[in-house]
Amino acid sequence: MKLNATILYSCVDDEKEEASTPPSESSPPAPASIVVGYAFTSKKKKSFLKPKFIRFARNKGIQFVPIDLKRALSEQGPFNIVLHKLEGRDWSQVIEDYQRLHPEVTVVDPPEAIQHLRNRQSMLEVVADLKFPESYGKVCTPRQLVISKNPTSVPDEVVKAGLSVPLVVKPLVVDGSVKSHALFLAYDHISLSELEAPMVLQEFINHSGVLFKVFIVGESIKVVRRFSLPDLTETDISTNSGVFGFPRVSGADSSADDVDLDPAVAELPPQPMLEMLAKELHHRLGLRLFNLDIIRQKGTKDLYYIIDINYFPG
Ligand SMILES: Nc1ncnc2c1ncn2[C@@H]1O[C@H](COP(=O)(O)OP(=O)(O)OP(=O)(O)O)[C@@H](O)[C@H]1O
Ligand SMILES: O=P(O)(O)O[C@H]1[C@H](OP(=O)(O)O)[C@@H](OP(=O)(O)O)[C@@H](O)[C@@H](O)[C@@H]1OP(=O)(O)O
Ligand SMILES: [Mg+2]
Ligand SMILES: [Mg+2]
Repeated sequence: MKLNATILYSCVDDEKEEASTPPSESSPPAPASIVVGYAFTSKKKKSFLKPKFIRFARNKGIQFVPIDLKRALSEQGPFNIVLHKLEGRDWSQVIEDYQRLHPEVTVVDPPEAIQHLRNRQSMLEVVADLKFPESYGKVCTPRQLVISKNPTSVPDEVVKAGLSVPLVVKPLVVDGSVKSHALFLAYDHISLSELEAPMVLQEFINHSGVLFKVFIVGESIKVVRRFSLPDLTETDISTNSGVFGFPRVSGADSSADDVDLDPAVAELPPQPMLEMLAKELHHRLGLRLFNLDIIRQKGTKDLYYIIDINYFPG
């Protein structure tokens, strides 16, 4: 089954509505031509299955049915599509067994492919291998070093890897937990020993404080602007020391789409480049629902970095 741009739907006004609308799963079932069984964390259920979206889908003949995790999946349904965002090996096994038994059901997406994005090293490796014409703009990933064990030797490893501060420090594993989104900025090598491995140390790229979120559904694309970390000046770098945790930035509440920005900063990455990225990564990752976080290096017109890839984002 082909996923298309119909799903690239906006729920901008849902917060208000959510408070006054009863959960739609308790509404009487409507005749549906497509039944989507879903298994989400409670966080995902809240952010994705908003009443307005459920109504929108129902009007298109699409019904969302919760999967009961306590019962065998094969005894539930029948489903046309299974949509899932849950952690753990047991769940992956359930999905793989189900797909084997029910090849007629579209499972979005295969656990093995999702696993690729649960590690900040493997998620960017696939980008590093991409080759396409530079006329589209140059796309790279920031240089980064993986620290897998506890890190007394980090300062040496950083020097050996040719990395220099400031560095963005990110937990290696991305498992949906708050901890996996706890990021730090490190202004000196020595303080890096205080942080908890496994982690990646990534070069900081000045990008004028704006990030492009490229949402990919199959081969459809939607790109939005979000505020991001501000540029670091030479003075910041020479006067600061230590490591600083920074709060979640570039979330859904940080839209920079309707803001008066310098046009050179606001300009979206070229559409042919995004189309090529979406197509290539969709195939290489074997995933249909993901997003790329892309920044453009400050002062350049076409030097882009992919800094993060998220499975089944908001
Ligand atoms: N290499 C970098 N250079 C400059 N800024 C960066 C870099 N990496 C991350 N950032 C900033 O930190 C923010 C969070 O980084 P990242 O997207 O990797 O974290 P995350 O926890 O995976 O976030 P998400 O909520 O998108 O999953 C980015 O939105 C950007 O503002
Ligand atoms: O909850 P939101 O709608 O903010 O979605 C966020 C999503 O959380 P959810 O999948 O649990 O909902 C996050 O997933 P985990 O890494 O934590 O698994 C990650 O993909 C963020 O980039 C998404 O934020 P976005 O930047 O796309 O808005
Ligand atoms: Mg991100
Ligand atoms: Mg992420």
